Amino acid sequence: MKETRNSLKQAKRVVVKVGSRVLVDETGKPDHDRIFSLVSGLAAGHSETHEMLLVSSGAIAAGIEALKMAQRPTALPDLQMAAAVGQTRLMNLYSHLFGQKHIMVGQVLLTDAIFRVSDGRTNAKNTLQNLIEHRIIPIINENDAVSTEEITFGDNDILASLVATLVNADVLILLTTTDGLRDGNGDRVPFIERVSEDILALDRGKNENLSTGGMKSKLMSAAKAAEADIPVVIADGRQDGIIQSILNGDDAGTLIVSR
Ligand SMILES: Nc1ncnc2c1ncn2[C@@H]1O[C@H](COP(=O)(O)OP(=O)(O)O)[C@@H](O)[C@H]1O
Ligand SMILES: N[C@@H](CCC(=O)OP(=O)(O)O)C(=O)O
Repeated sequence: MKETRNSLKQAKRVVVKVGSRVLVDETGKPDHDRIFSLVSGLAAGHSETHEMLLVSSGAIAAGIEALKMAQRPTALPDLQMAAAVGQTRLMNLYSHLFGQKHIMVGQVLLTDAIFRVSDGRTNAKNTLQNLIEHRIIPIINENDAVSTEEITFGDNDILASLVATLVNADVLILLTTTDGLRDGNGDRVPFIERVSEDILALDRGKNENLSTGGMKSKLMSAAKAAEADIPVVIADGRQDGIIQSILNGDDAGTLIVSR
């Protein structure tokens, strides 16, 4: 494990995915301090000549708050309305915070359909590559306002592994609300060599309604990335300095590799 942790220091291209609950506080309001802390981590990586890409959830959560909805709606048109409103708000915030650090960002909204056709994949890859070459940080989300797959079936964890594979990332970091996968005793699992059935069975589901997928979708995402030889770290997005800690090779979160 130590060897792979150390190899993360050399990672050039880094995809960071941030879950909804990392981005909002307990009342569902976008947590500006935490988002600032994440932006600082990404900006630091960027200035250390890593190529940083961000897959950010949180559009629906931000829209729910902006529209003063009492809870997450269940009807698809309402989820799409929340996503349309929330995505704009999130991007305004990101653009402002990265702008303070003199970094430009570019929004890339993807759908499952894009990944299913080779032209779609090529177009998305070229756009991401061009943004990276111009030192613009891509901020990626599913295009929830027009896509039904994620809201009803899928998840941004899977989108993150598709993006990581598309751009040949050197590492995928999944930032969530726990410091990695926990075993049956509640202890952190520091290292996984294969996402086996026994590992998947550790998933206890999700306990609230802002997020989708829970730990299982992160493990599935990691298994997908592992097929492309991309190591994955599941870690606590609420911990200041977590991105640097992972890129320093520290023993943080759960590291998943393929063998
Ligand atoms: N074995 C496990 N170890 C850690 N977390 C788990 C486990 N099983 C289920 N979970 C739940 O998964 C949640 C993370 O998934 P989710 O809420 O979908 O995150 P995100 O919004 O970051 O995508 C944790 O907060 C935890 O409640
Ligand atoms: N595209 C959705 C993300 C939904 C989702 O996968 O959320 P999460 O499980 O918190 O990563 C949004 O921006 O609200």
